[in-house]
Amino acid sequence: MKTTAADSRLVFDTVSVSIKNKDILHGINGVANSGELLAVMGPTGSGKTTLLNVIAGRIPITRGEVTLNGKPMTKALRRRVAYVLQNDIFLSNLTLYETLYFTAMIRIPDTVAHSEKLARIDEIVDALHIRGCLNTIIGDFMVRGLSGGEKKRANIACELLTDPDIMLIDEPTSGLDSSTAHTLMQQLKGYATTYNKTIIATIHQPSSQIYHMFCKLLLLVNGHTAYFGEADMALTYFDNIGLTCQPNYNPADFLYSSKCILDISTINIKDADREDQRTTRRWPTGFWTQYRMLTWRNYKQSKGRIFERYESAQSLLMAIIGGCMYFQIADTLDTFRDRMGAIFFCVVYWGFNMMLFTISGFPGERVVINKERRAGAYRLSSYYLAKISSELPLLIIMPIIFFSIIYWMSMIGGVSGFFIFIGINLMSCLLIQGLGHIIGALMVNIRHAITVANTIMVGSLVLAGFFNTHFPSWLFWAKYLSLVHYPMSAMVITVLADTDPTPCNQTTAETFEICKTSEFLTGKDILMSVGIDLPIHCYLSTMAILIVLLKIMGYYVLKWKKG
Ligand SMILES: Nc1ncnc2c1ncn2[C@@H]1O[C@H](COP(=O)(O)OP(=O)(O)OP(=O)(O)O)[C@@H](O)[C@H]1O
Repeated sequence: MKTTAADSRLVFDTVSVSIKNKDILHGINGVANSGELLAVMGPTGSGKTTLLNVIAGRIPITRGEVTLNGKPMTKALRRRVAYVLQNDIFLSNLTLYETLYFTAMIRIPDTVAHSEKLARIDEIVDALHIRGCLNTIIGDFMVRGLSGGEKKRANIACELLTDPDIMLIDEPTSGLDSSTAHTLMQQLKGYATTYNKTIIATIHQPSSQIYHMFCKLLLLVNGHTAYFGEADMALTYFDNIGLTCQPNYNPADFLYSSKCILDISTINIKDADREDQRTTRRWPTGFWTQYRMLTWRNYKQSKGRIFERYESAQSLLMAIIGGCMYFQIADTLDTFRDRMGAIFFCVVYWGFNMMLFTISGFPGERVVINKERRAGAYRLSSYYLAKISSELPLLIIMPIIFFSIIYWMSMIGGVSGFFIFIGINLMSCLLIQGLGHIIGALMVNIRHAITVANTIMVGSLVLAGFFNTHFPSWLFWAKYLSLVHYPMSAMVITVLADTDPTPCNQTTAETFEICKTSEFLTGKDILMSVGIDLPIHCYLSTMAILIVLLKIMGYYVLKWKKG
């Protein structure tokens, strides 16, 4: 269950922040003790979120410092801090329960028993009154899911699960009706006092009932401290400087309406009470727990996208159309163009599909991953490995169905060639997926990412050299830059290499150079004529190396582009 936190004292001492030459915070002072609810109030744009970001270590401080029990806030100390952002960031396809389950399993340390983790979910679900929507998906702008208020509580529930000692909450009551807002603040206050936790919440114009729950108040105006101290004493303070709140008037409304001229409070910060004895591990859970839970969640999140009804129907339709177009091709050399056409169709259709699928998965995921990684929830390596492996079975099922339909309808390589055909096509999918991961991770703007991906794909088709009888000799190397060249070459070799030679006078062979000097045309002659001049193992091993290299590069790109 939840632990009672040791006494702590979080101090922000003359904190100033400038971003892009704009001064946002000007020497803010404040203290938040354990067991207290500190409210940060102020008009919009006064710097409330910036202050939370500073405490959470998300933006650098220009001057001043933030300390916990007298020690500067290091990365390790920040692991005791949970930050509930103003925006509710989740993976949309998971239900609320799945989201909480994932968070509990991955962020509550491995030392806590599974049953206790489940009990903690139960307890928080009841405390935040979200049991009724546990099986509702989170949803997004396309698919309706949790309401705004439910999402807000889900967001807080996820952070509460980790049993943090200090909670920073940006606008916990925004979007909630007054009764839900009141209950939520009551629960947060109860959490702080019962478990000796520290809560710092920014809040816009609270009701007077909520206002009286605050232990301390920090009032910001244009990035300056207008008041810091006991919330109950704020009105007395303003009364003393000639700004009097009328009886029965909501103190929060008064504070916003009164001209709280900059008056920087001087706070007497006492020495830190007690040394922090708590050990802070780098990650709450081990690699395998992270890998297992991330694989599970990623599977849940991507399943809907991979087996999307329209896209699956499109793939089946395309496979049948392709199968009809290349139906039962004879195993002779004069059909080589048809067989190359069928192979080309498979490689290109799944090349584009795989690329778009991989890239389009990033925008929704990126913000969630960044949020969780900032909170120190898991290693990048476990996330990346989980992403690759969880998508794998899902990514190959539809392509295998597609390739099987085409193969058996067209019979381009005989019965024995089926598994080789499927294998090479799947390698091609993996190759493109690897590149898609890199582009998706590199480019935040989805339109830019799609443009780059299309350029690479179309460039690969042109450079592959299969549809060009006068390929410039000085550009002979360009085909090796084409992603399409490798799988197509390998497949064309498997379907043509062993075909019986055919007399030159029985085919469209007159177009082949060899027929001017020879009576027979062989599969090898055809391969050479389309630029396939290496043995099959060269193409296959190059693809295998590229797949591994692209996966490794994808990891480093993600690492480099974090945040
Ligand atoms: N990265 C940034 N670059 C430039 N200005 C910024 C940046 N971040 C914040 N600001 C500015 O700093 C000021 C304070 O912003 P902040 O988001 O902290 O205000 P806030 O009090 O939380 O506002 P709200 O109540 O509307 O959420 C605003 O004027 C904002 O435009």
